[in-house]
Amino acid sequence: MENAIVKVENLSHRYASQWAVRDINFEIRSQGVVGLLGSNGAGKSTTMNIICGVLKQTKGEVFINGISLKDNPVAAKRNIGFMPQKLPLYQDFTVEEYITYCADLRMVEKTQVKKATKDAMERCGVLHFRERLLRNLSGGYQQRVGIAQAIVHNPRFVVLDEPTNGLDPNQIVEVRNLIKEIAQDRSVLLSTHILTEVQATCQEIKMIEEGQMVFSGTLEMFDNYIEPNTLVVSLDTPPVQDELLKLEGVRSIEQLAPSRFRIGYDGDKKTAQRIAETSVNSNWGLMELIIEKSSLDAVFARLSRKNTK
Ligand SMILES: Nc1ncnc2c1ncn2[C@@H]1O[C@H](COP(=O)(O)OP(=O)(O)OP(=O)(O)O)[C@@H](O)[C@H]1O
Repeated sequence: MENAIVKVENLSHRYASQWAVRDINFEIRSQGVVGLLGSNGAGKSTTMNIICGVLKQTKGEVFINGISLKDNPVAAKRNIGFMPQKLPLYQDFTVEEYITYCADLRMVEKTQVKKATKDAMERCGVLHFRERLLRNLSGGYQQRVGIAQAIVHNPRFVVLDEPTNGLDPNQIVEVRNLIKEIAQDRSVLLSTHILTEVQATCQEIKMIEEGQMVFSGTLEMFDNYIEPNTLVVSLDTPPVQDELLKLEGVRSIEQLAPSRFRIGYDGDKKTAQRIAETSVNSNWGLMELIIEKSSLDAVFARLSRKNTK
């Protein structure tokens, strides 16, 4: 992949007697949001912890911006920002004190700390709360501070672990917009269980099950993972159902309304075309033909089972 900021090669990790991650390979491009999906215990946190340099892998290599995390962890970590699921916020710090402290931890040059802190607070919309104690911020603003600490050293790659957990619907929209905004000039890896979150924010998806990669591709590819095999037609003057069933490739008919039908078919595009053509040629008054897609939940369920079969 051109412009890959993260390269993971043959990554495996074993806790005591159990392998949590087995031979994972992937790359992440240098811009946009990538969703990391998987069931509970699939190996997401293990993978993220290794990529962030918090956990040392049993086997394999991770390169951040071309730098080996194993051989050169300090240099590699300069390119990484991390917001863990449980924010390590010191509740008695003000927002500014906390972000300044994080800038120091991230080895921002002394002369640049003030500017970096202000920029991160501004970007994450917490500058007006700079003097407020963290304990007095709402959940949504605490998440913003969590994102600000992850970008204060201007890393090229940011990992966010379930960033909208516990937020109300308005806060969720705001934090998702912030994530998209910060991903305009860097890459963000987002771990989440919420599929609508993936739909709203991610361009790409990686899915792990039982420690192995079961899907890697665009949101559109994920969406189309299960071939459609039902379509809905509205016919102004429908024929008797047997006529529809006689069409080649048609397997079932379900009447949804007097002139609306769900047709189960063999998944072949030609069958859908044939239904449209026959409807027109036979004067059935075709008003609508929609090929039904599987929901993201159905795709997730199919991929989750893939590894356990
Ligand atoms: N410190 C540990 N010691 C032993 N086993 C562990 C440890 N941490 C995780 N595991 C096991 O490794 C596997 C992968 O766990 P991991 O936490 O990476 O999954 P996950 O996809 O992040 O799950 P969740 O969504 O529930 O956080 C699981 O079987 C888990 O029980």
